[in-house]
Amino acid sequence: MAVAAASDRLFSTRQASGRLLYKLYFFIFLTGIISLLYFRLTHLLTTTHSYLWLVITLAEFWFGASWLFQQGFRWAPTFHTTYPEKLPASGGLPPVDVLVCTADADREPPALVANTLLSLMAYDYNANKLAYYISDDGGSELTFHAIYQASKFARDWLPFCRKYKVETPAPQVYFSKENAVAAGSGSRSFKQEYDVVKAKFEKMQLSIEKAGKMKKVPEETRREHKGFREWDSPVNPRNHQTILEVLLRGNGEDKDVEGNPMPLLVYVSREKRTGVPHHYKGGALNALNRVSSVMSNAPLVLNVDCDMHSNNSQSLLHAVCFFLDPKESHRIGYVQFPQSFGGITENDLYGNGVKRIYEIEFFGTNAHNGPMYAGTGSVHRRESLNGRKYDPNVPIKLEDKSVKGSRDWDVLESKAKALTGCKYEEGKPWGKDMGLVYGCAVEDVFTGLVFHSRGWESVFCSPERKAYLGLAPPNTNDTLIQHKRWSTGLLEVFLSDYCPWTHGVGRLKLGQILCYSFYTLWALWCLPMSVYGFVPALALVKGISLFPEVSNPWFIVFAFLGIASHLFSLGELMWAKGTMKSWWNETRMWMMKGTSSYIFSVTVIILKTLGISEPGFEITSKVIDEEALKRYKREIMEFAVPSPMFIPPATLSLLNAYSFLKALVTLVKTGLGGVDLLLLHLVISGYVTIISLPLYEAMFLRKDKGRMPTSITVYSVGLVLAILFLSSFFM
Ligand SMILES: O=c1ccn([C@@H]2O[C@H](COP(=O)(O)OP(=O)(O)O[C@H]3O[C@H](CO)[C@@H](O)[C@H](O)[C@H]3O)[C@@H](O)[C@H]2O)c(=O)[nH]1
Ligand SMILES: [Mn+2]
Repeated sequence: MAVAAASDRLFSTRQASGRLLYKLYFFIFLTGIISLLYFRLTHLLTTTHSYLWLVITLAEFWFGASWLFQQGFRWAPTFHTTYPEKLPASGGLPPVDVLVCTADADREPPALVANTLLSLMAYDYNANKLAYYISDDGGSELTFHAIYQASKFARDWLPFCRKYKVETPAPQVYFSKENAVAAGSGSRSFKQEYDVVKAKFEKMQLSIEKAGKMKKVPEETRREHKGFREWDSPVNPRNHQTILEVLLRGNGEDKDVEGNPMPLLVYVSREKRTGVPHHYKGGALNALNRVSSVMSNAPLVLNVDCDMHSNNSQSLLHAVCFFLDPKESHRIGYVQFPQSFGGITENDLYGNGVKRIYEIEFFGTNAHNGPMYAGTGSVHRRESLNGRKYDPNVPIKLEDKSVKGSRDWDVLESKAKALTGCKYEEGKPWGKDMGLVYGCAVEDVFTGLVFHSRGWESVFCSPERKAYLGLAPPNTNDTLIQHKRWSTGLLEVFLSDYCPWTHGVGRLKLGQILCYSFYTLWALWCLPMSVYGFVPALALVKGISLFPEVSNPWFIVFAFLGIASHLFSLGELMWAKGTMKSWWNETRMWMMKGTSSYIFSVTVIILKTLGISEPGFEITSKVIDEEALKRYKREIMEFAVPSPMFIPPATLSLLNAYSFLKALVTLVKTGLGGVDLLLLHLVISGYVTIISLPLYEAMFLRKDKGRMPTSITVYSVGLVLAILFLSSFFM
């Protein structure tokens, strides 16, 4: 093989500077952890409360282990830069099939789906090389209607975007009140066109909104497209025939208002039958994969969730740089863009901006075979998606085997329909050796791990202008439920045949194993977090010390680890342009997830192992009422629903407040002598108490609808009393 000249390269790679300093910090911190465990173990038998001591030691051991896993992200942050200007002209670019998923017209408003679709259709790319497939697991006429309306509006929207290089290419954002810049500037002809396109957009929005309110599509619209006839009799989302409609014919057959070709657009709602497993999103994507293989069969496949619109019309070009690179492209299975979110408040109340993952950690994965597959904003090579293993001896090029020539769309529709039957996959390798892998609530990370185990590399591509902006859960309950799904799914990955500790050895790099260990064992945080939340507080109530006194030299080790880890995580988030308060909020949510989502997910996994129940996919709601939105914008935590997820964190916060205040009162009465013995207990309980202030407010002070439901407060107070009572038997 000829060696590629540096000037031909389409991307370059560099590592972060200052790594020597980081390594120094690493060794000091590691020494700290080892010393702490040494202290714990050597004092285990001499302390009066050995079993409490042991429990705390195990918790600290797991904190230490998690820190070690995190080194996979921290050791060598690695950045890629792409050179799209060096790409061949648009005729030479590879075709791309874009797969979009939606599942529930109530939780995922049709207008949102239309907006996402339009933003993706506006890519700066040769329209003849693009094909769009949307999977609707809700089988909803309202969603179909919205997509139909979008296909009509696209005839104006796409040429407008192309002509004026529109960014953000999502019409809902571009025409929003907040985006006054767009309307205010530009030539007269621009303003004229802007007004025309905006009016058409508003008309489309109105028709989608109206249909949504009436729960019905007007008859005159229904007559415009044969697809609506599928809903002549009601469609049950869990039991229906395949619905598959070509809305825009590609291949230059449908044209926009300026006479340019439009990309192909196909609506698919795969067949569902009661009792036949459909494998949620993984099943939906595999069905789209097959449909696309007969209709366009592009060598690259981008998949995006319906709640994540494109924010950068250039992102496909960035992704293609990796697949066309003359030197390293043959190893790359997929390109992952970060998940970024719109509408996150300044201090990211629920930590859902996930900056730490996508602005810090994922760069670290670039050093060892690349990031996990995050389920949205990822461009896959069709071949790796379809199960091909990477073979270093057969470097493959991106081959264009796409469908060419004129097409009979009716024939293609029926051909594709045959591939979406609910029993089609029976006895076939789909879900195991082909496509997205089934059997786990995070089909994305699982599938990525399987690809990595097959030898493929991935790359994390993070252009300056964010590639996608999504919707994050805007309340406590949805956040905790989402994290329950994630941590459950991740633990399923760890317990699967692809466990990074067994199957991964020899197939994955060490750093990669560390990264996968950190994520897949996320749920186990619940153990050390609950121990640290409950044990020191209970011990404090009894005046039992489980930490070295201040006058003991070992105290320094604890103080150092506690302070350094907090300062480090704060510094990191500030580096990612977070605020001090966002760090504080993130820490609070971390504690709440640790004692809620993760406990629930461990329980779910135990139930699954015992064969009692199977975890599903709880879709996060993408709608918010006006009152709640106001509170969200003011960064007031939303509880509102009597969710069992709130009980453990509420209990924990109350217990710590009680023990902290009780200890303070005792200290005042008996003098400060006790501080020497109990300082670390006071610090821990005080810390939990202060970080829980919004919870106390929600339980006892607030009157609004978002407050903590009284039933949860009552349960939690009851639990605190019970725990205090029970603890007196073993402390
Ligand atoms: O039966 C289903 C369930 C969900 N979805 C779609 O899956 C996507 C993700 O669902 P969402 O409720 O938005 O979950 P999130 O927690 O926001 O999703 C994150 O976590 C998922 C794994 O749990 C990944 O698949 C996603 O890409 C990732 O963004 C949405 O487009 C849904 O329409 C389906 O198509 N079919
Ligand atoms: Mn989502």
